[in-house]
Amino acid sequence: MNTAEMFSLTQKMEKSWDNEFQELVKALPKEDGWIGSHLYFYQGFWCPALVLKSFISFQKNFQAFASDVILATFPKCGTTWLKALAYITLYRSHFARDENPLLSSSPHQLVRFLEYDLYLNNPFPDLQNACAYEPRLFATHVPYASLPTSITDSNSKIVYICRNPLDMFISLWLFSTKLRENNLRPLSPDEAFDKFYHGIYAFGPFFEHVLGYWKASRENPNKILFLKYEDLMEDTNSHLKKLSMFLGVPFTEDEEKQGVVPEIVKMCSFENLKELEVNKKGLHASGIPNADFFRKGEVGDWSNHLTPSMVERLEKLIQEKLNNSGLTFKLSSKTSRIFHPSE
Ligand SMILES: Nc1ncnc2c1ncn2[C@@H]1O[C@H](COP(=O)(O)OS(=O)(=O)O)[C@@H](OP(=O)(O)O)[C@H]1O
Repeated sequence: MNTAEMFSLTQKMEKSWDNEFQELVKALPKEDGWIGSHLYFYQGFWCPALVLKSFISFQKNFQAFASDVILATFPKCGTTWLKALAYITLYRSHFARDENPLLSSSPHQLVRFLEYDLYLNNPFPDLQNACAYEPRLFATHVPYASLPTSITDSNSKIVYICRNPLDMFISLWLFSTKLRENNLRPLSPDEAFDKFYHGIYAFGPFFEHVLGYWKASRENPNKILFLKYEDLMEDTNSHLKKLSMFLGVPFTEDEEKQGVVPEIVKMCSFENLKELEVNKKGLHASGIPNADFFRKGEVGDWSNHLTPSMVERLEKLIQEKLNNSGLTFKLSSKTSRIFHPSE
């Protein structure tokens, strides 16, 4: 086949995929999104219209390498933080300590999202050049059950982070309020709560997402490292060491003596990243200002926003959803209050 024939075949295939996609979208349950465009219910989760097509391309076309590392997260649960920590830890041998890439690039530029970035306008992106070093490191918000089988069936590693749903809800609500399209009336706290309660938000429902990765990590702890924002906040040093071991790049005795661990922790801290020029300006590939990924970075901020009845309803929901799963969440750092579903 010559180049012109190849080009024409590719165009035909793209057109047929476009038509197929339009037919699929027509048949999907649809809800208003929190920021502007719609959410479509597909494969058991609410997928933002912006990334539905790119998610499907990622799911169909991504070929994992056994050495790949995938950072999988629920939105607003610590993605930006995990990207910074994993990137610096995994690749630290490639750059001098005073030439840290976080000084010149946002964590989202360094570790690129598959559905929100690489596959956004391209069903076959150049993945090799998307990562500066080996092994490849990518990020996704896609639920475990919808990951490409080449990820779940290969030896590639997954690091997952989640967060207590009360803080996650507040983070999502304030983030969406900031970015909500000007022509739409603001989403009231009650409306947002109602949508949240019913699992209608990007990649929701939260509990199905979290439990999917939780169960998979318990079945295969060497493949999936399951982290929680609150634990990381409480003791970042020891979790960073755990992460480094999981990634196969443990800190050496020399590195420990030289204070490399607390140095990385400080570099990736909320206070440090938020103040870096690179994170105060510029836009992410999805159009979101880099600065909007940094708000307060605390555990327990929900107590400044939620009414007692909202808290009561969410606590009951957690109890119902996490019952017998073995998964618990800390709701506050001040009182060390831990929510056990059996309480
Ligand atoms: N370095 C660091 N350390 C601790 N916390 C951090 C850090 N960077 C971002 N954040 C806080 O994480 C919340 C954003 O979550 P995500 O990064 O998962 O957002 S996103 O899914 O990528 O949109 C959001 O939480 P809230 O402050 O509660 O809204 C961010 O402020």
